[in-house]
Amino acid sequence: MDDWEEKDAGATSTTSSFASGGNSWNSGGQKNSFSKNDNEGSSWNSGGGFGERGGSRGRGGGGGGFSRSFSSGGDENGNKEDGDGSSWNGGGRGGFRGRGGGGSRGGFRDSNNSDNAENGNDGEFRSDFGRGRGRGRGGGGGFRQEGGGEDGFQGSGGFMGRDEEFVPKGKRDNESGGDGENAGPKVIYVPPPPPEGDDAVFAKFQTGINFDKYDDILVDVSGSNPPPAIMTFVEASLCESLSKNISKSGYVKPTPVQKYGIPIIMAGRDLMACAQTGSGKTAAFLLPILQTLMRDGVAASQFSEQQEPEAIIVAPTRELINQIYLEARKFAYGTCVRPVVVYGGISTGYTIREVLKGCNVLCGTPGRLLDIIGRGKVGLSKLRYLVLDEADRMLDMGFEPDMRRLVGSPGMPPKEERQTLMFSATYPEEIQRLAADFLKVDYLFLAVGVVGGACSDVEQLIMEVNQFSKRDQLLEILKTTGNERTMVFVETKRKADFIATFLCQEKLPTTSIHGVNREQREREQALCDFRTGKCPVLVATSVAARGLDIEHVQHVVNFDLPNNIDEYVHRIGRTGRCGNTGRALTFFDPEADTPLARSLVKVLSGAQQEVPDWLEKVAFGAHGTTGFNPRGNVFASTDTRKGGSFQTDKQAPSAVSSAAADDEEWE
Ligand SMILES: Nc1ncnc2c1ncn2[C@@H]1O[C@H](COP(=O)(O)OP(=O)(O)OP(=O)(O)O)[C@@H](O)[C@H]1O
Repeated sequence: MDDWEEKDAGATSTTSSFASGGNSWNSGGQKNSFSKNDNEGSSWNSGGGFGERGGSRGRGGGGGGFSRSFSSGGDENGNKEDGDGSSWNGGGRGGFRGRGGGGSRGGFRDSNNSDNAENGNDGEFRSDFGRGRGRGRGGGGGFRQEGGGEDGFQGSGGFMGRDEEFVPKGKRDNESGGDGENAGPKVIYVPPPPPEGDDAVFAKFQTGINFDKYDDILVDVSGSNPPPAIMTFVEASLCESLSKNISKSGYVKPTPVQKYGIPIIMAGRDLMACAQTGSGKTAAFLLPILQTLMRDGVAASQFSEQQEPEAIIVAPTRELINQIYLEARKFAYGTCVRPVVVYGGISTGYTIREVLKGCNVLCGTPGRLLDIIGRGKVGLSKLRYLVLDEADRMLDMGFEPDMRRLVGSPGMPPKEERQTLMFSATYPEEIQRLAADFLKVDYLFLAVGVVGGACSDVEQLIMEVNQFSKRDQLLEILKTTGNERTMVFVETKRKADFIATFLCQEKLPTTSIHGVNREQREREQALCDFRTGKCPVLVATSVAARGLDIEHVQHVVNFDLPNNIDEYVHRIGRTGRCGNTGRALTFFDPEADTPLARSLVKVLSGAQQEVPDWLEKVAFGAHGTTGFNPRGNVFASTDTRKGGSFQTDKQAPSAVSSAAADDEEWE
């Protein structure tokens, strides 16, 4: 019997939302728009800050920290040993526990053995801790969660520091095969079954007032002999079941990326497509793939010990790939085409059994995909489509090795014999060049609007706030927005927990999501609580920046700016989707964020947003004008093959890799 054949232990489903069940929130006053003047003249509030730079980072406080104690039961994945050899609780290299003061005195203690999805990171995390910065003692409180989970927060404070959680991404778990599944104890979590019944499967995202304005966006297709665009779904000559599912999904007419992308893919061409966030890229690749599979009458075989999917779709995070899977399942509903999803943090045994029930479209995060291919459960001889969603992310330093491993897997058809499709809202030039390695020479480049540009349906406001005032500013803002759904992006998982704790204490039901030390069921629960409005505020790290399509998100707050302008574009794209309008407010701390100023100005003006004078001064003042800009990023205006693209800021060679390295919690 294979290890995966073991029975799944009954997966518990611990509620892990931060919101206390009994909490009510202050829906507060009227719906105010954010005012960029709010902070003008505000004084420094060093007393109330997080101690990010110095401050309370040290040993003061005590008596708090983050302590969880889920019991995880057994371990049945049969994972390989991680070369790093670091398990969460071993403490051998100075982990949280050892240094952090055993949980109750601050720091982060986690007695949950089943969170191995993150263990590839943990080893690095701990060794970073092991540098003896005295963390773990800072602050006097924080978050404590015991199995039942409903109880939220205790304590008051205790945030560590900006630099303290740096995880070298290049060393992530790529070496061990991907998303950490090869490290640590086995995972037993089995996700809830996907929705059934028309209402749930075809739940619609209402298009907004600006949906028709998509038609005015300039579109550029470069490369030889592109097929003509379609203007309606009817022109795509889709088969009946697919057409029916499209209309049940509430799609009346295609968006530009669909008008151009669908015929390109149906003509058998490779494609690199760039279109703004929330403009329907997912359907642009799913519909033509599913149409071809349905037309050819493919049907999943339930009896084969090795499944041979016709399409593989890869995305960088578990939540995103699951969302893509649900979209694929929706469009394929009631047909013989069977999509399956595989990602880290859930039981491998369960995953394999799902795959072996039949698999035509395999959606996965890189680590799990490589794992399942490596186990021989998936063969590649019938593969016709390889899709990289968030392609620039999939090809940056963090994931590129996995992508090369994937295309080098035994049986993978060479690029000449498969169709490779790449989609994103951003494409730095060097990534475009790299992407060409995966594509046929005559691939088409589709640009809808400005490559790397922000969605113009998002009103962008930038507020100058020093780091010590951010928390109070955030509170003030959230109290005016009532229960409108808001995503707050922060830099580190520790800060995500801290801010969520703080907001809950202030009676704003808040949850948080990040990828480090978080069980998958907690991540899914957090998203569910946010989606349903149980917690209208979600504090997130970059793990939630890309692709997530959550209805009614009216606001994004960049509590911390990311270190890369593309990341900013993706983050603010969580609102203003599908023709709806949204608002994004960004705290700009001149001390930390000046290197991003020029790129920010460029993105704002590219999206016809007002650029504050002070930001322009910062951008083109002493700091911004001279050469090297490690945090700035490119946005290329065109297909790099044209050779004529311009750059807003010359990107330093290290920018992409540092972006990847800073990003602590991708799969
Ligand atoms: N033609 C259409 N008509 C109506 N709704 C659509 C249409 N195409 C897509 N949508 C909806 O618009 C929303 C955004 O689509 P999608 O998630 O594919 O955007 P995206 O371009 O991939 O965004 P991101 O860059 O953030 O990943 C989804 O809820 C999707 O169902």
